[in-house]
Amino acid sequence: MSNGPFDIDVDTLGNLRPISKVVFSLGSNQGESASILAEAVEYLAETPDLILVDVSPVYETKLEGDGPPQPDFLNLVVVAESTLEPLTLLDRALAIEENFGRVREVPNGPRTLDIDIIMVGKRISEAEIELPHPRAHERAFVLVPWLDIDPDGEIAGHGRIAELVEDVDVSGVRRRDDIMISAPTGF
Ligand SMILES: Nc1ncnc2c1ncn2[C@@H]1O[C@H](COP(=O)(O)OP(=O)(O)OP(=O)(O)O)[C@@H](O)[C@H]1O
Ligand SMILES: Nc1nc2c(c(=O)[nH]1)N=C(CO)CN2
Repeated sequence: MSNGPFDIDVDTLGNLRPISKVVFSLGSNQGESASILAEAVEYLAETPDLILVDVSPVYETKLEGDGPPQPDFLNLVVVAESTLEPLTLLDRALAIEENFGRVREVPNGPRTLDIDIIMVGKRISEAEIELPHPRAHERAFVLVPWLDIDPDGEIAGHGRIAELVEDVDVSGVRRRDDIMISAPTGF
Protein backbone atom coordinates (compact mmCIF):
# COMPACT_ATOMS: atom_id res chain seq x y z
CA MET A 1 0.00 0.00 0.00
CA SER A 2 0.96 3.63 0.29
CA ASN A 3 4.17 4.83 1.93
CA GLY A 4 2.34 8.04 2.77
CA PRO A 5 0.44 10.75 0.99
CA PHE A 6 1.39 11.70 -2.57
CA ASP A 7 4.13 9.04 -2.66
CA ILE A 8 4.45 5.65 -4.39
CA ASP A 9 2.08 2.67 -4.35
CA VAL A 10 3.18 -0.92 -5.03
CA ASP A 11 0.41 -2.99 -6.60
CA THR A 12 -0.09 -6.73 -6.20
CA LEU A 13 2.21 -7.41 -9.17
CA GLY A 14 4.95 -5.32 -7.63
CA ASN A 15 4.51 -2.41 -10.07
CA LEU A 16 5.29 1.05 -8.73
CA ARG A 17 2.45 3.51 -9.26
CA PRO A 18 2.92 7.16 -8.34
CA ILE A 19 0.33 8.52 -5.94
CA SER A 20 -0.90 11.94 -7.01
CA LYS A 21 -2.67 14.67 -5.12
CA VAL A 22 -6.05 15.14 -6.81
CA VAL A 23 -8.28 18.18 -6.31
CA PHE A 24 -11.95 18.20 -7.39
CA SER A 25 -14.37 21.14 -7.48
CA LEU A 26 -18.05 20.19 -7.14
CA GLY A 27 -20.96 22.51 -7.88
CA SER A 28 -24.75 22.31 -8.09
CA ASN A 29 -27.46 24.91 -8.68
CA GLN A 30 -30.41 22.73 -9.70
CA GLY A 31 -32.37 20.26 -7.60
CA GLU A 32 -31.60 19.40 -3.98
CA SER A 33 -28.07 20.75 -4.23
CA ALA A 34 -26.92 19.99 -0.66
CA SER A 35 -27.97 16.31 -0.89
CA ILE A 36 -26.59 16.00 -4.41
CA LEU A 37 -23.18 17.26 -3.27
CA ALA A 38 -23.24 14.96 -0.22
CA GLU A 39 -24.04 11.93 -2.40
CA ALA A 40 -21.45 12.91 -4.99
CA VAL A 41 -18.79 13.01 -2.24
CA GLU A 42 -19.89 9.50 -1.21
CA TYR A 43 -19.53 8.27 -4.79
CA LEU A 44 -16.04 9.76 -4.98
CA ALA A 45 -15.15 8.10 -1.67
CA GLU A 46 -16.35 4.74 -3.02
CA THR A 47 -14.05 4.95 -6.05
CA PRO A 48 -11.38 2.23 -5.88
CA ASP A 49 -7.84 3.62 -5.62
CA LEU A 50 -9.08 7.09 -4.69
CA ILE A 51 -8.67 8.13 -1.06
CA LEU A 52 -10.36 11.31 0.14
CA VAL A 53 -8.03 13.42 2.27
CA ASP A 54 -10.39 16.29 3.09
CA VAL A 55 -13.72 17.84 2.11
CA SER A 56 -14.10 21.62 2.31
CA PRO A 57 -16.95 23.53 3.89
CA VAL A 58 -19.88 24.27 1.56
CA TYR A 59 -20.15 27.73 0.00
CA GLU A 60 -23.14 29.44 -1.59
CA THR A 61 -21.82 31.24 -4.64
CA LYS A 62 -22.97 33.60 -7.38
CA LEU A 63 -22.46 32.41 -10.98
CA GLU A 64 -18.93 33.23 -12.10
CA GLY A 65 -18.27 33.55 -15.81
CA ASP A 66 -20.74 33.46 -18.68
CA GLY A 67 -24.20 32.01 -18.55
CA PRO A 68 -27.90 32.86 -18.53
CA PRO A 69 -29.46 34.12 -15.27
CA GLN A 70 -29.64 31.16 -12.88
CA PRO A 71 -29.86 30.28 -9.19
CA ASP A 72 -26.84 30.60 -6.91
CA PHE A 73 -24.65 27.49 -6.59
CA LEU A 74 -23.51 25.37 -3.72
CA ASN A 75 -19.82 24.56 -4.16
CA LEU A 76 -17.20 22.56 -2.32
CA VAL A 77 -13.71 21.21 -2.96
CA VAL A 78 -12.38 17.70 -2.30
CA VAL A 79 -8.67 16.95 -1.84
CA ALA A 80 -7.77 13.32 -2.46
CA GLU A 81 -4.88 11.04 -3.36
CA SER A 82 -4.94 8.47 -6.12
CA THR A 83 -2.92 6.21 -8.37
CA LEU A 84 -5.58 6.53 -11.10
CA GLU A 85 -4.81 8.08 -14.46
CA PRO A 86 -6.36 11.52 -15.18
CA LEU A 87 -8.65 10.11 -17.89
CA THR A 88 -9.88 7.39 -15.51
CA LEU A 89 -10.67 10.09 -12.94
CA LEU A 90 -12.49 12.10 -15.63
CA ASP A 91 -14.56 9.06 -16.64
CA ARG A 92 -15.53 8.56 -13.01
CA ALA A 93 -16.44 12.25 -12.59
CA LEU A 94 -18.61 12.20 -15.75
CA ALA A 95 -20.32 8.96 -14.63
CA ILE A 96 -21.17 10.52 -11.26
CA GLU A 97 -22.52 13.66 -13.01
CA GLU A 98 -24.68 11.51 -15.28
CA ASN A 99 -26.01 9.65 -12.27
CA PHE A 100 -27.58 12.93 -11.17
CA GLY A 101 -29.14 13.43 -14.57
CA ARG A 102 -26.82 16.12 -15.81
CA VAL A 103 -27.70 16.91 -19.42
CA ARG A 104 -25.76 19.58 -21.31
CA GLU A 105 -28.74 21.37 -22.92
CA VAL A 106 -28.12 25.08 -22.36
CA PRO A 107 -24.47 26.14 -22.62
CA ASN A 108 -23.32 27.31 -19.17
CA GLY A 109 -26.86 26.70 -17.90
CA PRO A 110 -27.94 25.43 -14.48
CA ARG A 111 -26.67 22.01 -13.54
CA THR A 112 -27.62 19.35 -11.00
CA LEU A 113 -23.96 18.45 -10.61
CA ASP A 114 -20.69 19.58 -12.13
CA ILE A 115 -17.40 17.95 -11.17
CA ASP A 116 -14.23 19.68 -12.35
CA ILE A 117 -10.84 18.06 -11.90
CA ILE A 118 -8.61 20.93 -10.85
CA MET A 119 -5.30 19.08 -10.70
CA VAL A 120 -3.80 15.59 -10.71
CA GLY A 121 -0.35 15.97 -9.18
CA LYS A 122 1.94 17.52 -11.74
CA ARG A 123 0.09 15.96 -14.69
CA ILE A 124 -0.65 18.23 -17.64
CA SER A 125 -3.34 18.23 -20.35
CA GLU A 126 -3.76 15.13 -22.48
CA ALA A 127 -6.47 13.92 -24.87
CA GLU A 128 -9.84 15.22 -23.53
CA ILE A 129 -8.65 16.51 -20.17
CA GLU A 130 -7.21 19.93 -19.43
CA LEU A 131 -4.82 20.01 -16.44
CA PRO A 132 -4.47 21.92 -14.32
CA HIS A 133 -8.03 23.15 -14.94
CA PRO A 134 -7.48 26.29 -17.05
CA ARG A 135 -9.91 28.53 -15.14
CA ALA A 136 -9.49 27.31 -11.54
CA HIS A 137 -6.88 29.94 -10.62
CA GLU A 138 -9.36 32.79 -11.24
CA ARG A 139 -12.45 31.25 -9.60
CA ALA A 140 -13.40 32.29 -6.07
CA PHE A 141 -15.77 29.30 -5.83
CA VAL A 142 -12.72 27.00 -6.21
CA LEU A 143 -10.00 28.95 -4.39
CA VAL A 144 -11.92 29.95 -1.24
CA PRO A 145 -13.12 26.44 -0.22
CA TRP A 146 -9.81 24.89 -1.28
CA LEU A 147 -7.84 27.31 0.90
CA ASP A 148 -9.91 26.28 3.94
CA ILE A 149 -8.62 22.69 3.79
CA ASP A 150 -5.24 23.07 2.07
CA PRO A 151 -3.52 26.31 3.08
CA ASP A 152 -0.28 25.25 1.35
CA GLY A 153 -2.04 24.26 -1.90
CA GLU A 154 -0.66 25.37 -5.26
CA ILE A 155 -1.79 25.31 -8.90
CA ALA A 156 1.15 24.47 -11.17
CA GLY A 157 1.97 27.45 -13.35
CA HIS A 158 -0.11 29.86 -11.27
CA GLY A 159 1.21 29.63 -7.72
CA ARG A 160 -0.10 29.36 -4.21
CA ILE A 161 -3.86 29.46 -3.72
CA ALA A 162 -3.33 31.62 -0.64
CA GLU A 163 -1.96 34.29 -2.99
CA LEU A 164 -4.28 33.66 -5.94
CA VAL A 165 -7.30 34.22 -3.72
CA GLU A 166 -6.05 37.75 -3.02
CA ASP A 167 -6.62 38.61 -6.69
CA VAL A 168 -10.21 37.39 -7.07
CA ASP A 169 -13.52 38.97 -6.11
CA VAL A 170 -14.76 36.95 -3.14
CA SER A 171 -17.90 39.06 -2.58
CA GLY A 172 -20.07 36.41 -4.29
CA VAL A 173 -19.08 33.50 -2.02
CA ARG A 174 -20.61 32.88 1.39
CA ARG A 175 -19.76 29.98 3.68
CA ARG A 176 -22.77 27.85 4.67
CA ASP A 177 -21.80 26.38 8.04
CA ASP A 178 -25.36 25.05 8.40
CA ILE A 179 -24.63 22.47 5.64
CA MET A 180 -22.25 19.76 6.83
CA ILE A 181 -20.73 17.39 4.26
CA SER A 182 -17.87 15.05 5.06
CA ALA A 183 -16.37 11.91 3.56
CA PRO A 184 -18.27 8.79 4.71
CA THR A 185 -15.13 6.84 5.59
CA GLY A 186 -13.11 8.52 8.31
CA PHE A 187 -9.95 10.36 7.37
N1 LIG B 1 -10.03 19.21 -15.84
C1 LIG B 1 -11.25 18.88 -16.27
N2 LIG B 1 -12.25 18.63 -15.40
C2 LIG B 1 -13.49 18.30 -15.83
N3 LIG B 1 -13.85 18.21 -17.12
C3 LIG B 1 -12.88 18.45 -18.03
C4 LIG B 1 -11.56 18.80 -17.65
N4 LIG B 1 -10.82 18.98 -18.77
C5 LIG B 1 -11.64 18.77 -19.80
N5 LIG B 1 -12.88 18.44 -19.37
C6 LIG B 1 -13.99 18.17 -20.28
O1 LIG B 1 -14.75 19.35 -20.36
C7 LIG B 1 -16.07 18.98 -20.65
C8 LIG B 1 -17.00 20.14 -20.45
O2 LIG B 1 -17.17 20.36 -19.13
P1 LIG B 1 -18.44 21.11 -18.64
O3 LIG B 1 -19.51 21.12 -19.66
O4 LIG B 1 -18.76 20.51 -17.30
O5 LIG B 1 -17.87 22.56 -18.54
P2 LIG B 1 -18.14 23.48 -17.39
O6 LIG B 1 -17.75 22.75 -16.13
O7 LIG B 1 -19.53 23.98 -17.53
O8 LIG B 1 -17.17 24.70 -17.62
P3 LIG B 1 -15.68 24.86 -17.15
O9 LIG B 1 -14.91 23.91 -18.02
O10 LIG B 1 -15.40 26.28 -17.39
O11 LIG B 1 -15.62 24.48 -15.71
C9 LIG B 1 -16.29 17.78 -19.78
O12 LIG B 1 -17.28 16.95 -20.29
C10 LIG B 1 -14.94 17.08 -19.85
O13 LIG B 1 -14.97 16.09 -20.86
N1 LIG C 1 -20.53 30.10 -8.71
C1 LIG C 1 -20.23 29.20 -9.66
N2 LIG C 1 -20.03 29.62 -10.91
C2 LIG C 1 -19.70 28.72 -11.86
C3 LIG C 1 -19.61 27.35 -11.55
C4 LIG C 1 -19.84 26.94 -10.23
O1 LIG C 1 -19.76 25.73 -9.88
N3 LIG C 1 -20.15 27.90 -9.31
N4 LIG C 1 -19.25 26.46 -12.52
C5 LIG C 1 -18.96 26.87 -13.72
C6 LIG C 1 -18.50 25.89 -14.72
O2 LIG C 1 -17.82 24.84 -14.16
C7 LIG C 1 -19.06 28.24 -14.14
N5 LIG C 1 -19.45 29.15 -13.12
